[in-house]
Amino acid sequence: MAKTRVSSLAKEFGMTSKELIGYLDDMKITGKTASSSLEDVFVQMVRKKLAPVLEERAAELEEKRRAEEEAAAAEEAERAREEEAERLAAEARREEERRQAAAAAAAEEAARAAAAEAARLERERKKQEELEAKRRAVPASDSGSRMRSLLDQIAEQETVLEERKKAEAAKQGDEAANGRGRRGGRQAARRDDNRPAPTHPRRSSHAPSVPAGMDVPAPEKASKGRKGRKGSAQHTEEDRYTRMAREAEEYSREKVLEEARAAVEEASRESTGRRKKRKEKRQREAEEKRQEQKIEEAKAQGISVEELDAVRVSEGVTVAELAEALDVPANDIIKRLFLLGTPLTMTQSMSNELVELVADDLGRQIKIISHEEENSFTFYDDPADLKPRPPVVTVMGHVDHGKTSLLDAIRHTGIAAHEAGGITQHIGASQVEINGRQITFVDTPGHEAFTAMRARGAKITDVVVLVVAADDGVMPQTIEAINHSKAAGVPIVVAVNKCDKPEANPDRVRQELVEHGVIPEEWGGENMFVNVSARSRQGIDDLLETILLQADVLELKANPDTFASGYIIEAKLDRGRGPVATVLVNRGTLHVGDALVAGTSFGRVRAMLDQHGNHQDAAGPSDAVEILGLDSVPTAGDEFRVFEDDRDAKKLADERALKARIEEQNKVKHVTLETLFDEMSENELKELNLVVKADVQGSIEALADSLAKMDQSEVRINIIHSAVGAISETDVILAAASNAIIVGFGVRPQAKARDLAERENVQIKTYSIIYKAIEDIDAARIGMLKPTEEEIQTGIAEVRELFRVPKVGVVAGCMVTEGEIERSDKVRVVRDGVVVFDGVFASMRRFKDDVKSVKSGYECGLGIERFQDVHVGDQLEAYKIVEVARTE
Ligand SMILES: Nc1nc2c(ncn2[C@@H]2O[C@H](COP(=O)(O)OP(=O)(O)OP(=O)(O)O)[C@@H](O)[C@H]2O)c(=O)[nH]1
Repeated sequence: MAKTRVSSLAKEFGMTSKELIGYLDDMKITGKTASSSLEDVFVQMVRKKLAPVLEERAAELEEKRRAEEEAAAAEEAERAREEEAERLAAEARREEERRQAAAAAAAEEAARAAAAEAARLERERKKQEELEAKRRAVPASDSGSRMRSLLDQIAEQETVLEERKKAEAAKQGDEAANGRGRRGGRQAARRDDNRPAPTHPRRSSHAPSVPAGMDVPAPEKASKGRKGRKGSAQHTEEDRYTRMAREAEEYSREKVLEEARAAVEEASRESTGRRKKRKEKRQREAEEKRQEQKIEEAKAQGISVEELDAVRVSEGVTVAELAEALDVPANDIIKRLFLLGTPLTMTQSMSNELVELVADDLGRQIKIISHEEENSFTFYDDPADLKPRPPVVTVMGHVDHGKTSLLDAIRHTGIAAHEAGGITQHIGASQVEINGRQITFVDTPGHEAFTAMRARGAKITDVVVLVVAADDGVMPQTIEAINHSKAAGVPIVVAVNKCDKPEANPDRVRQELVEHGVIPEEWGGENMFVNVSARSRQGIDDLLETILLQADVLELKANPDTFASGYIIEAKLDRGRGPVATVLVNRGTLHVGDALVAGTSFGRVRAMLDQHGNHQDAAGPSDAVEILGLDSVPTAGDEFRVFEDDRDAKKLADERALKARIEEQNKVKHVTLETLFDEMSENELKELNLVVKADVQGSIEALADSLAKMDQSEVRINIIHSAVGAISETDVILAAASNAIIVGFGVRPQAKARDLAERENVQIKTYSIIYKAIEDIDAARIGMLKPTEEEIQTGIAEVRELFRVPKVGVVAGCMVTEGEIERSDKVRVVRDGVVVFDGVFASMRRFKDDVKSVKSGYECGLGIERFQDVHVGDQLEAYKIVEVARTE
């Protein structure tokens, strides 16, 4: 019986021996190992028993094998795919390389063409430029023409390109006609159409040469479809050259355009740059000119440029005004004032010192303009209009060295020829003639007047004659005079006086003066010296000639053919003539009838007189004349100016008067605030404020002196304002504002002022003698004012005509303008605000009948006792004296 080994059977079943032994164990065939043999019966039994297991196992195995096969197949497929992809990629790479090489070649060719084109253009441009340069004579027009030429170039290039384009289009057209297909032709045409929109050559080269099978662009697809491979390749080649040509053209066109644009830009930048530079230059020059003008201006004003730049404020500026001028908050200034120990409110005015301190504190330059400076004018004359003018001379020197005597001697010499015996009036200046030339002397009787005028900014003196007595030598006032002259920049001519005296030592005077910087010409200095004697009139002519010599050096000039301007040398209120002023003309010509303004005074020149009292019609540069016709008395040193239109003159005078009034009021406020403090601390101290107006300055001084001597322990007496002139509205406003009484000496209130005083309840007390005023004030002060006499005005008559009645004298034909005048009334003759006469009526008539009274609106004839000098225009004020009881 045949036997089969376990291991062989296991192998047959596709299982391990151990596995089979397990199955054998299950079939109770035990004791078997892998090398044991099995009888056939057992083998068959096993075969039978294990058949399902073996079948299952076989299926599994089959499945596995199939899966493995499939995996292998898939793997193989994948590998094949990869290989294919790799192949394709390599192919694509190769194609890309080919494409890039072609593009590079195209670009290279385009660049070469562009460079050639650019070179040609450059040559042309240079040629053009040369031509242009030749054409241009003036380089200033350069930028414009260069731009034009560049634009011309562009236009020319455009034409060239256009022509080429046309040629290419024609070529394309031919190609189309040669059977290349309408579509290609259309495309070429379309490309032509699109040409103006520039395309960068590199960007445009990517499409056409991609091989078949790839993402092929339309044109090639189309051609490929029609012509086959060979045709297609040929077409691609042709396309490439066309494209290259087009690209080159576009490139060069782009480049030309770019270059042209850049050139245009450059040109315009250049021209803008030039323009900018020119503008800068102009600005620089203008600035330099401004600076020069400033320096000139500063020189003319005798100040530094910094001062000229400084913020300008008026004297007596208020805190608020200063804040505004400096453009800082007012609180800032108040704070600083507080720190300075002088607290002030917004509306209070500040002293010059405080203004300077505050400005300095704020790090600001400030210039305080004095009232006089504010009232000055500036003029400009064309040098062509200037004509020589006589010199204006001021005589200065120590007291008693002979100034007055010298001026007298000079006047005598100067007028001797044609004015012998003429009465010389004192008008503050005198003109003399020597060798047919004029010299004007300003009779300032001391340094004060000279310096006061200078302080006002009045530049009136061309030459100073320094009088030094040969027997006395240099004295303190001599040195003062030297300093003043030097400060004013006025040359000094030295008159060594009293040379007639035996003890005279002119050389010693020279030596002494050298020590003070006044060096004789003969010693190498700049000052001319003349030995004179005012007493013996020796050397006077020599002195005058020397003055003229000095004047020649100065080359004094002025424009005589314009409206006059100059300075007030002296002014007074003249009984009978009203305000009288001596003016020194320094520019233009003054005529009778001219409307002028001096300070706050305004008027038309009614009459013009020279120093001999002769009427003049005109006064030119360096002439000094007395003028009548002003409405008030100006101040010596005031600048005057003639206006073409008297309305302008009036307006300016009014503005100034208003400003002065406001300043005066501000001052009063200031004072009042201070006194308020005093009153509080000094136990109700009472004040008496006075506004004093007088016909002469002397009266004001006399009153002030007398008041100062008064016991003021109970009532403090303040003269808050004093001036020469009639009582004006301004005075009343001032008095009302400061609760003051107006005291007038020899002056009367103007009609408007009287009305205003009545409305404002301001008392106006007028006196003709000072002691009466003192008496009244003194009595009021100690409360001893007795029932007093008071004046009541009854009426006013205006003189219209004058009649000379034999034996009776002058009778004034009048019109009563106010109230009712009685024959028994007292009468005051008032001329230009000044009381000319005070007395009683001698007669009162209406149409030959004597009458007792005349009412307002009626004419009458009035005679005044012991007064014949009535003028047409005078006012006759009628009044009564009544006794009035004191009310307190
Ligand atoms: N011997 C002599 N005496 C003279 C001469 N000039 C002036 N005097 C006298 O000197 C004195 C003063 O002369 P003034 O002309 O008044 O001198 P002043 O400088 O004007 O004097 P003040 O106005 O006071 O400053 C007078 O007594 C003159 O007579 C002169 O040339 N010779």
